Amino acid sequence: MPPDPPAATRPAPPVLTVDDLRVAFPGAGEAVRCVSFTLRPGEVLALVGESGAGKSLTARALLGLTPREARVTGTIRLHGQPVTTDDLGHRISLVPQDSLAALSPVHRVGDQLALAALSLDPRLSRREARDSATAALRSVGLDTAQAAAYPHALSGGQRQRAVIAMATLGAPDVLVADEPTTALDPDVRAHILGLLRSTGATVLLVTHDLDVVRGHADRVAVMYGGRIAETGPAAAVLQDPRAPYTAALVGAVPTALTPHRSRLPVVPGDAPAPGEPASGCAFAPRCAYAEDACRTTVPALIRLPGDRELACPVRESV
Ligand SMILES: Nc1ncnc2c1ncn2[C@@H]1O[C@H](COP(=O)(O)OP(=O)(O)OP(=O)(O)O)[C@@H](O)[C@H]1O
Repeated sequence: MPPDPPAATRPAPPVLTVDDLRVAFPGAGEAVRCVSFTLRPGEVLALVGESGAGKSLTARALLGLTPREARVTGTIRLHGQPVTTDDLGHRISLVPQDSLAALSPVHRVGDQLALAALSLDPRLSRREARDSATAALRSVGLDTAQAAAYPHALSGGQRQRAVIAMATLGAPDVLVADEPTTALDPDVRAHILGLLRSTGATVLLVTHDLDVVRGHADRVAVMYGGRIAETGPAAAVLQDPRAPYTAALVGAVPTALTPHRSRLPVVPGDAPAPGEPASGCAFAPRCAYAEDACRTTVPALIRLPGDRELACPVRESV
């Protein structure tokens, strides 16, 4: 056994560890299958993949917010300890997608945050709850006039800042942000994502937008058919994708170098439904690299140099 690295070079222990997470629906099979990943202190991990890949269900499982009929199994640990129902919404907090739906239309923004602070810590006095709300709003650049406004009087970007402030109340260990900026204009989007990052929080960021991954994530986990196909540093994975599905995803997005009117590559076939295929790699039916074994054996996620992981034996040694 090689000796342990010196403490200074040893990576910090993960904040969140997800091990063999599965989400199944009666009669439909598993929509999330054997998903394992870690979140390191202060990092933004982007979960990407096409519609139906299982991103939102994975994120919602961390918050105990999967649909009632879903059967969720696996282990979720915070700082090495299994999460309890008390942790959900407190130590793991949601940044919602739709700020208008997340905020009550009949209460002032500052009042809503003060109430949220009180519900997180009922020992707070009203004044302390209000101070905590004001500080959280100020940290995202909202002033007292905006705190005194009703949600409809704020812009979409200001409202999204308010829900980020709300999610950071009580200094949670992990923020789960499920497509937090899809409803916003592109310039506001970049600002809000920068703000999310500037909170210094450890973030699981669900997105289907590779520009968001490129600009705002430290690491990326690519999902396909409910499983993780590939993980690694965001820049390395986008520049040199190893999983055939990641390569298809990256190739399907135009860049500044894509010639005008050129046709982008399209992957033939459809994404699998939950539980499909019954055996083998879910991407095999659409994969140009698929070999016989790919159709019968589910590929394990293997660690590669450069802090990467890959679930594709065919491309492991490329
Ligand atoms: N209540 C449910 N009953 C049955 N199947 C469901 C249910 N909720 C989600 N699913 C299925 O689980 C799969 C994964 O859904 P999920 O919402 O996690 O996908 P996603 O990757 O987040 O996609 P999108 O980007 O479109 O939100 C989908 O095929 C979806 O149809």
